[in-house]
Amino acid sequence: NPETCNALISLVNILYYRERQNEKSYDEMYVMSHGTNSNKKCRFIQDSIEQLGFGTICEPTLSTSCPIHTKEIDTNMSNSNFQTIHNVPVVCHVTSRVCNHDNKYRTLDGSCNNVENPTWGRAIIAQRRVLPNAYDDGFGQPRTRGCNGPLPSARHVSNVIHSTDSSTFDLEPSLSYLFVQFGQFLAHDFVETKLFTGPDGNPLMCCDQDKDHAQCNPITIPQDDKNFPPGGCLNFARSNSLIDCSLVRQAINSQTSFLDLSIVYGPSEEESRHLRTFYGGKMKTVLNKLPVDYAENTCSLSRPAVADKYYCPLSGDARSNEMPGLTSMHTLYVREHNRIADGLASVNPHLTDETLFEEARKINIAIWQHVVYSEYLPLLLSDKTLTKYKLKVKSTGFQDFYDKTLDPSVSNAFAVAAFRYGHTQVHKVIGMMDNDSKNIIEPQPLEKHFFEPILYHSFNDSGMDSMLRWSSSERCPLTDRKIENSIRTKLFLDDHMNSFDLISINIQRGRDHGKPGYNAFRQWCNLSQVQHFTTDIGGLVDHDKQTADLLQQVYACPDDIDLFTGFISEKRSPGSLLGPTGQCIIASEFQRVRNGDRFFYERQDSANPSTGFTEAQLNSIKKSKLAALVCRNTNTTQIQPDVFTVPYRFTQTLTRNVPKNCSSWEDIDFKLWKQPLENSIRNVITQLLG
Ligand code: HEM
Ligand SMILES: [Ca+2]
Repeated sequence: NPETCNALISLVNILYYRERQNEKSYDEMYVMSHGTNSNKKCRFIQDSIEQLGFGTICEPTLSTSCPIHTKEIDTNMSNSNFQTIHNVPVVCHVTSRVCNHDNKYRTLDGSCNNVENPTWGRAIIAQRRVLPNAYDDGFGQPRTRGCNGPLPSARHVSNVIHSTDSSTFDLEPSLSYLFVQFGQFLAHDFVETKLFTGPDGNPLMCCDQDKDHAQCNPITIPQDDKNFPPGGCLNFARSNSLIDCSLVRQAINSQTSFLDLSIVYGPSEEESRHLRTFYGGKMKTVLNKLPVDYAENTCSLSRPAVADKYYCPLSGDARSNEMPGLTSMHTLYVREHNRIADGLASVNPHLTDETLFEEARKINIAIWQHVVYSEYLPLLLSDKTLTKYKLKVKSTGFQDFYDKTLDPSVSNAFAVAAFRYGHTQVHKVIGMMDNDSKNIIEPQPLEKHFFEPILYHSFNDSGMDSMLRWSSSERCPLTDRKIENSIRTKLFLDDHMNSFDLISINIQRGRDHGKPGYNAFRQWCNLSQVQHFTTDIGGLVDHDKQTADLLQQVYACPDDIDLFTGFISEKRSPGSLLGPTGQCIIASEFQRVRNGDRFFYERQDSANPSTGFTEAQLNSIKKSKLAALVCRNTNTTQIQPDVFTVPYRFTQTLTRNVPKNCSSWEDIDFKLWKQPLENSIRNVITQLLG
């Protein structure tokens, strides 16, 4: 009876609403003193801070009963609600919402994934350290000291080790540019480190009016620089951070560490609300593209004619307009979500918006995780590494590595260095291709398209389809120490010809986070220590002679080598794009984010089976490839099965990876998700009675 059915649906909605209201009141993080020992702790903190010359943190009247501050942390964390040291909030202990562990679905902010440690992996917590910090003062001052005086300027390192002559720029033999675009999107799902801003929320101008700001750490331009004013200064604001119970500064991750498409759905209830239609479980779109960002100007649309016609697209991540290829990746996953929601609704017309949304989200995340582990990782890491870290996906059936003692929160070393490896694969151009493999436009310089969604909006709103096709058929730059000028000298080039160098930012960011150098991480990876700059035993055994000489030219001793520079300049290990240090940090992070994820798609959780899939559903999900996603969500008619390698015409092996007609891909079998109507009604009644 449709009337009864509708009445029940309304009641369920009310229940959901109540549940969410309850949760929300707990969804706060608190600055707290520590348990029974709070007095001692408080005195310790106060004394240490006074010794550091920062003034008093515990108010004198409260020093006998340490103050418990219960102010909510806002996403910028730069407000004045906290006890702060130079604007950095002191966050001793983070509490989470009260978790409902029977919940079938992940929370949006990632909390409650781990039953005993609900904050692990969630958004807005500190990035994890695998090694003690290497701050100059042991607490928070950037690493600037080397073994024999100051470390070299990050820009100097970038110039000597990472510059390239564009005319001889090498390409990967078969890796496609979609691998790079996907890699950036994947990186963002792990981590977002926001920067300190001025009181008005504007970026700090560390080479101008804000040069004395405590959160500035500008980069010195060497005297022989060919691109930036010699002896000048490159802007660099320190990362949004907190100060933990041991008084150590820790960078904050504003996304969830889980591979949960938090960049698509938004890393909080609040952000996700702006992205949903609340109808049919669907996400908002405009002409099948991302919806309009009314709130802030997250893109530039600098050309007046363009500004009238187009808009800045909105996603679950503030960085999605950084380049149109990235915006396209976001759109691909929003389209896939809506397609799944429609597919589910077609077999379950009685389901509410909320259930359709969560079920579609769950399937979308599962497909995403499957593509990451079955298509992306095997091209990045060698077979030996995949086996050592047990990272291989089974082609069918369950696999369970869950370990509740593992904290899946992203590590500093991965975020600030290792997974920035993708910067070496960034191209100097971006192009568009039609269905007959012909370029629609001449490939354009990348620097003209930072924060400009013109290509995305162009060609009758099919710009993204053409960009994805171009990316999957174009080879990407070689994974090595040399970086294209589009990001090494022309990053975010503006009309006044101001720009940045992403590589010196990477190096400076590592120092800003007090991350130890390359040698310390070699030790962590059980690799030999580098004691001299030759490539002989006891030296730079994983580098070639030319690179070792350049490293010696820049650094006073091997311990000074920055992690990014050290690992990206290693020789590749057989079967991998990276050398041993990069592989070690990246493999252990992918292992951790899988083994520490209670909702990982391959799992069968006997304690709570509804968090996973039935075997038939899982096998249907495992048939998905990224090629199929491109096919079913764009106007593409044919594409090669492995979209991360270019089609045969480049590799010249005519039998491999030949483009296939899009109709040959099997879709998810939605019938496997059909819920008997009686069951749904029984559930509602049980809930009402319960
Ligand atoms: C057009 C291409 C790309 C551009 C313009 C770009 C630009 C940037 C910028 C400006 C940052 C922030 C730097 C800072 O202030 O510390 C960043 C961070 C990062 N990038 Fe890229 N990137 C690109 C591609 C990639 C790729 C392909 C990967 C990996 C495969 C990657 C991985 C990362 C990671 C892990 C971070 C740290 C994120 C965070 O903690 O916020 N990027 N990138
Ligand atoms: Ca995430």
